[in-house]
Order: sequence, then structure tokens, then C-alpha cells
Amino acid sequence: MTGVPSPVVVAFFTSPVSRDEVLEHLVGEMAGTTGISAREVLAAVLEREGSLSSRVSDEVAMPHAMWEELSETALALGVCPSGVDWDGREPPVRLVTLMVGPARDHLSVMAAVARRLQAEGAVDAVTSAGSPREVRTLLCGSGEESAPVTVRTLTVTAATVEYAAELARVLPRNPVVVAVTNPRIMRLLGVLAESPLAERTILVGPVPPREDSPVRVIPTERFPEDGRGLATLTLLPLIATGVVTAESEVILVSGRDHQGGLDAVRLVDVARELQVPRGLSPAHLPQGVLLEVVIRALHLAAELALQGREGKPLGTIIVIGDDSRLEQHSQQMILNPFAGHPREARNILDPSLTETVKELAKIDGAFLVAGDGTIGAAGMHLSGKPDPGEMESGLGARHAAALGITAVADVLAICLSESTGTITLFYEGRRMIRR
Ligand SMILES: Nc1ncnc2c1ncn2[C@@H]1O[C@H](COP(=O)(O)OP(=O)(O)OP(=O)(O)O)[C@@H](O)[C@H]1O
Repeated sequence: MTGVPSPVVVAFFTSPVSRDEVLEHLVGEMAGTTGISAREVLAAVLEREGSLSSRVSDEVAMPHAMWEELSETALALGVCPSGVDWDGREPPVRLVTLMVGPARDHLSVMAAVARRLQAEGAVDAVTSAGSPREVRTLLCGSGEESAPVTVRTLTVTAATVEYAAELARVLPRNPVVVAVTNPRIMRLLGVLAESPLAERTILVGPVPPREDSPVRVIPTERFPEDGRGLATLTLLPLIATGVVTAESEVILVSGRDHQGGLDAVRLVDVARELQVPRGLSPAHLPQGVLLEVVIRALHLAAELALQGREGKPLGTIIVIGDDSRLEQHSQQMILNPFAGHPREARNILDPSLTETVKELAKIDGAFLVAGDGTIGAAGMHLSGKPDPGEMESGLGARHAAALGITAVADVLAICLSESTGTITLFYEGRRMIRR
């Protein structure tokens, strides 16, 4: 865009107002027509204003904020004939041009607006105009409102959610699982919360649990940037905890993080895609094991599967649980790198530990993790007893060890295969999932 966009709103402030009142009003109007979050944009504009006043001349202030969600820069005009105290300096400002938009055309729009207002008498003409139409004509050469500027990603998200709802009506027995890639889309998911779908919807992603909503939320950390493995990371914890079973077909709604919204709906046949044995309903976790610890461990395994370490594939076992029988069935193979560290400094839920865990995954053997996430040891040799009937052909010593430990203790074992990159979860001496 090179010219001056037609303002989404032209507001006349005829009685005395403050700078913040003008901004709040303009941002609110802009939010109403574009779908951006008034609160977030106002905070960004005020922060910018706090570090450097946007006054560009005696009479004009050009507040602005970069906002990538918008398809193009939106302009809102505040006309204040009696002046507004902008930054404590005299004279008061008479014209406010608020611009919010993507970096791509932000500067060119600002330059176009500035050029137009530099013309002799332009500000006087605008501030003494009698109607929004007249202001538009003076500024853009046309009294017409331009095509609406919209929030791209939110529009796509709205259409995606609508489609998922449609699909859910056709498939009334299927749960709807939404992989929330960006906390901003939570606003639109309010639509889901109010629909009959609410009871069937589970949100998985980096969002806080909500007590005020019928939609169940499973908080996780951010999904990998490129969206790879999104379905796996979303569904594994749900299967591991019995929320979704082998018999489920799930309507999975997802999107890539860099797009900031939801853009895909698909049906996932859980048994086939995640190789969950039919008839298995793992509706519980081992005694004292927190769901978030299982989710965290699965995320770590998935990250290792996707990235490896320094480009090389890695295999490992993560055993989770507090069963005292573990002691009899595990022996230290190397000096335990976690020995001597305080409990709070070695919790798997602590994001600052991620790199350490990934590095230690290079060591042979298993991690032992308590139900609350405290890592007890790395490099452990496991000596459980796998039921030969449960050992699938082609699986070697690592998988046998992971399976075997769950047969002799009340623990979960996550096994990442070095040779195939698959993640298998064992519990109660059986395979629960493989992906
Ligand atoms: N009892 C055990 N306890 C802990 N780790 C073990 C045990 N047995 C084997 N491992 C680990 O598994 C690694 C490789 O074993 P192997 O290749 O036979 O297993 P696998 O099940 O085929 O796994 P992968 O698919 O990763 O190759 C060993 O180097 C060792 O780190």
C-alpha cells in the first residue's frame, strides 16, 4: 500500500479530552472493525508513547503500533478542534492519526499520511471539516470508506473453527481437540465455549487452565515452531491419560505457530495413526504422577525425536513414577549427574533444564523421574521382566527394558528409539502408544 488508507473511523472530540481517552476511543473503534485486541493494542501504543512522544508537529500526533495480525495498516483519526494535551508541551495537539499494521507497509503509510498533512493548510482544513466524509476526501481524495482491514489470522481461525463445528455435528461421537498454537486465538475459541461443542472440546497448548469455561484445557508448553509433530504432541498426553482412547476418532483442529492461528481441521484415527492397541483404556496414571510431568516428558522425547542432538538421532528411556520397587530393578551405569543437586534444581518441568536433559540423553540408559517431575537419576540400567507375549518382533534391548520395568513397578516408561525415531509409551507391562 502506498497511499493514505481511508480511516476506519474519524472521531470528533468536541469537549475536552485527555491523550489516553483519545487513544482508548480510537483503538476501541479500530478493534471493533478489525478484530484486533483493544487491550493489547492500546498497551503497545501507550508503551511506545511512554518511551517517545509521537507528536510530529505543533498540531499533529501520529501514535502507532506494529501489528502483524492485520492484513494491512489501519488508520483511525481523532479530530480535536479545541486541542488535547499530548505530552505536556504547548500547543495542544489538534489532530491524532493512529496507525496500526504490519511492518510490511507501516512506514510507507506513515510517510503518506505525513506528506498529506504537510501541505499548506491541510491540518486546518481537516480540523475544521464538518463530517467524517469531508475528512476522508481531504486526506485520501475519496469520501468512501475503504475495504475493511481485517485480522487475517483470526479470520482464518474463525472459518476453521466453524468448519470443525460443522464436522462435529456430522460426527457427534467424536471429541474435538484443538491444538492451541498461539494464546491470542483464545478469544475466538470463546465461540466454541458457547456452542454445544463446548463439552466435547479439549484445548491443548500454552494456555492457562480456565475454570470459567466448560472447555477443558490441558496446558503444555509451546509446540515446536515449524508445526512438525503437532498432532503427536497434542494427542499423546490425551491418550496417555485416557482422555482419548484407541477407539476414538478425533477432530483435530490445529495451526502453525508462525501463522498465529488455526488453519487445519482433520480427522485422526487414533488407533491407526498413533498405533494404540485397540481395547486398551489407560484411564489412569501411576500413583502420584502428575499429568503435566507426563506431558513434559513426552514433549522432551518428541523434541529429541525431531531434532536429535547435533543432528544425530538419539534414543533414550524416561521412567516416571515413585514406586519403591524401582530401586530393586535399576542400577546406576555411570556416576549419577543429578546426585547432590537440590530437588528443586532438577525438576523436568523447569524449562531451563531442557538442554541439560537433552545433553544427558546421549548417555546410555534411562532417566528416572519422580511423579512430581524431580529427576532422580540418568544413565540407569533397568532390569525388569517383560512378558515375552508383549514383546513385539523387531524390538531390541532398549524397548524390552522400558516394557519390563512397567511390568515390575507402577511406573510409566517412555522409550525413544534411536533407530526409528518412534516414541513408545509402556504402562502396566503393555504398550500403550507408539508414534
Ligand atoms: N536394560 C537396559 N536399561 C537401560 N537401557 C538399556 C537397557 N538395555 C539397552 N539399553 C539401551 O538401549 C540401547 C540400544 O539397544 P538396542 O539397539 O538393542 O535397543 P532397541 O530396542 O532396538 O532400541 P533402538 O530402536 O533405539 O535401537 C543401548 O545402547 C542402551 O543405551
